[in-house]
Amino acid sequence: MEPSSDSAAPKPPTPTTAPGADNNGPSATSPSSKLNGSPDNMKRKPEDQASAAKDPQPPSGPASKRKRLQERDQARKRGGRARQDVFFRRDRSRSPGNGTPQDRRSRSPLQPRSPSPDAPRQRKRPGGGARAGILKSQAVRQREEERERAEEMGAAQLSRERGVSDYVRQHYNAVPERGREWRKTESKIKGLRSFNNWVKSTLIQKFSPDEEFLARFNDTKDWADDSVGPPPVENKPLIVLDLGCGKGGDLGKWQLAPQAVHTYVGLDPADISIEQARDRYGQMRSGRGRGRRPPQQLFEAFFSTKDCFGEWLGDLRIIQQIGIDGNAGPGGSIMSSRWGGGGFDVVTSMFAIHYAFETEEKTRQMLSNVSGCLRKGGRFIGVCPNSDMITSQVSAFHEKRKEREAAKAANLEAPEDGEVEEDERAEWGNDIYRVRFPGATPENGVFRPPFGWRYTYFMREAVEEVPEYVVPWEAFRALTEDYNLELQYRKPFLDIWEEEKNDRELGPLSERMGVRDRNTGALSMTEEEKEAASFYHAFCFYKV
Ligand SMILES: C[S@@+](CC[C@H](N)C(=O)[O-])C[C@H]1O[C@@H](n2cnc3c(N)ncnc32)[C@H](O)[C@@H]1O
Repeated sequence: MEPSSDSAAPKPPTPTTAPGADNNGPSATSPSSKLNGSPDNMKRKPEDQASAAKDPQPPSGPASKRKRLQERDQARKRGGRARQDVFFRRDRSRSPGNGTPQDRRSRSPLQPRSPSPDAPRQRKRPGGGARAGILKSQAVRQREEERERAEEMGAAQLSRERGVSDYVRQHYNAVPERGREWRKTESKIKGLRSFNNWVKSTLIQKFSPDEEFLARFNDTKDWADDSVGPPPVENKPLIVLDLGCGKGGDLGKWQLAPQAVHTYVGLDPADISIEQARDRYGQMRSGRGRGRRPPQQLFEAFFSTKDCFGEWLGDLRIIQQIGIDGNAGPGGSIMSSRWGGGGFDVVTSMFAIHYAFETEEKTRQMLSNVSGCLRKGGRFIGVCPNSDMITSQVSAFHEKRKEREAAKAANLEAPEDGEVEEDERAEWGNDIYRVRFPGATPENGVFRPPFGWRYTYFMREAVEEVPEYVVPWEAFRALTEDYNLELQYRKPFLDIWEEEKNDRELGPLSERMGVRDRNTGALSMTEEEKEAASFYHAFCFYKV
């Protein structure tokens, strides 16, 4: 987890419009009217939620080249069938969490064993046939009992999983929103908060722009100059999906993205956090937030309560409208991998994907959601605990444990009366953060199979012993290949600092965000905060 705060405030915008956010998105005027470029140049245009609720049709805006080609191809194949078919086809899912309520309904209870009084009397037939019948019915009963036992065990597992998810949701709902001023001045971990935010901004700055934008601006970096405003290429703004958006702490960072954002969709299972994210967006909209672009250029935002790792996202209207490919993942169709499926340019998940690693099913569901939502060439960016760090801590713990045991054995020390041998568990940390494994851990620190390795995480002021799961990096990377996601970048937090601190834009940004001491140029973090920061790494995958 991560303690969050706002990013730097380059220029407060002038309030010119004041539409608030409604339940599922802004009640503002048409999204396209807020853009720099002509609305006709828009690649995709999600409908506004209210009208979408009335009208189940696919988005009516101009389709992307990819989508147009896909539709043309479909139309050719079917002799010009309606476009709606294409839309619904794309929305189909093979995902494990996509069962309809009917699919998930438990099977009907067993038939009563004794026949009803109305049933015709069965003839008694002693001998082979009857015995075979009895044996058969015993076998059937046994199979049914086995099935019932399996169902019960499945239900118990489900309830354990639900227990953890509910706990996590309640925890994040209960974290107070203390305001920017407090986070910047009073917080005991303000250095770490600012640093984490700078890393997230760095990822957004480096990897959110698309190839075309980078090709045009890579050499000049004109876009980074606050005074000149957004460049003309913004007639192709980004569509962004944030999985585990929390209280909307990254909205300001997205407003500062080099390539403007057109639509931001924030999802999180914590309903109170989602309310707070909506409020935050409402403040930005009314001009009380901060950002390089004035509020009339603020992106459209939609927020929804959603478990993004346990459930398929294709049942959310806004996701359907922007585009999700139900065929992404292992065995997906050639068409799907060719045209890339989804409608989002960027999927981001900051400090959240470790919750998916509870089970393989959830991890795969998360990856189907990510890959299904991304267009070809889209980016999946995020930060999470670094399993290399966990591996080295766990193996160091076992080394020390073995040394102690060897010393004990050498001294032939028998436990004294009343002395209890402690069941040792791996744990480490300092005053501001702590990781504790409640169960046994692998001696070499290599987590196999890669799912379900639970630990609890404590972070001062932010997280109270919340259950999280190890994300064994190599296993994760191997799995992403099944979903057409190709690793482009992976770096531990402190290495990102070393690499980017003198960058023309990211260096000064770190000063504005209070990450670097303006006089000495050193990181404004205590040693303990640095240690806590080193628990994380950042990544970027491309959808290929
Ligand atoms: C440490 S917070 C990070 C919030 C935000 N991304 C940020 O960086 O400030 C972790 C977030 O993950 C969310 N989360 C936990 N389980 C999730 C799930 N199954 N799907 C989506 N988000 C989840 C939590 O509710 C919480 O908001």
